[in-house]
Amino acid sequence: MADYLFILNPNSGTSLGRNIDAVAHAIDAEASKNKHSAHILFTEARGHATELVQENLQSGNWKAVVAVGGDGTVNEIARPLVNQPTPIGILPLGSGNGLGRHLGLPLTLESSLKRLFAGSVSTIDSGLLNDIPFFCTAGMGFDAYVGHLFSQQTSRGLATYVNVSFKAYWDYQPQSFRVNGLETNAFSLTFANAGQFGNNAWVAPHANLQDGVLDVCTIKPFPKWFGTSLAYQLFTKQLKQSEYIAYQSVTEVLVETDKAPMIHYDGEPLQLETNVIKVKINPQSLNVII
Ligand SMILES: Nc1ncnc2c1ncn2[C@@H]1O[C@H](COP(=O)(O)OP(=O)(O)OP(=O)(O)O)[C@@H](O)[C@H]1O
Repeated sequence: MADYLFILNPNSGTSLGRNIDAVAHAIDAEASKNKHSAHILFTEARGHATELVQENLQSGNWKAVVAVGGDGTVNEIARPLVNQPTPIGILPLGSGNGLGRHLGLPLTLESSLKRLFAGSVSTIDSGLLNDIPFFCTAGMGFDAYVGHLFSQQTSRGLATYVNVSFKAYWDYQPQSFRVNGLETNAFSLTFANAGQFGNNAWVAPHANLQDGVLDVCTIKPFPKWFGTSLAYQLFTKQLKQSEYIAYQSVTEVLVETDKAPMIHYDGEPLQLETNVIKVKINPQSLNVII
């Protein structure tokens, strides 16, 4: 009986899909080197990873369920593991890998496998946007818009992200939100459990996965010509110094919008059907191997 369950998303990142046999072989080899065995399953569509966890969680005494892919895959696999003893392991082989990067996990297959079998279990917070769990970041505004455009592309990876973000930037207009009743005009509104969106875009460099709070990051409207400076601050962990950012630590926040907004959870876009959004922390709710 295998003792690690691996779930691989062939659609994650730029090369996973082309190399699934080699990846599966490397997983098996590293598991047996560590006197473990691996059961490897492959996702077939959006949402399938959650079903695979639900179908297999009780049938094995798994040491971990391991997400092989990006933040979207981590999200789908982590959902059924919330408030359960079984930890999630992460081989961050997606495009942005925000949670894996925040946790300091290696980003190559070989190194992340070694780290997995040598790692220890830590318990982190997760977030809830209405009833949608998230583990890295969720948000509205520009990041949700980019997530939506990214999901429509035929290619993934950093280059596609940069391309999509750059094109989206020029015609995007800030939106108005009521945050805990306060009228707020914002370029984006992010709820950060971890500190970055992925690709080292550090929206909340101070965010801590174990502090029992979410950081609400409001990027205020700014002149278009200032975008390059803001991007530089984002990627160098210096956004906190900007006059265009405001942070608030919360356990819960209520956001209202004029019409139901597009949101993202861990980079996955979703058009909501309500304009009332309650975001809250679920403290110490997910075991993770780091
Ligand atoms: N077999 C599949 N075919 C198509 N899409 C899939 C399949 N399995 C999962 N998906 C979807 O692929 C999407 C992308 O997955 P994921 O987020 O892991 O990769 P990524 O976007 O490249 O990485 P990141 O989120 O870190 O930027 C998710 O929406 C997921 O539900």
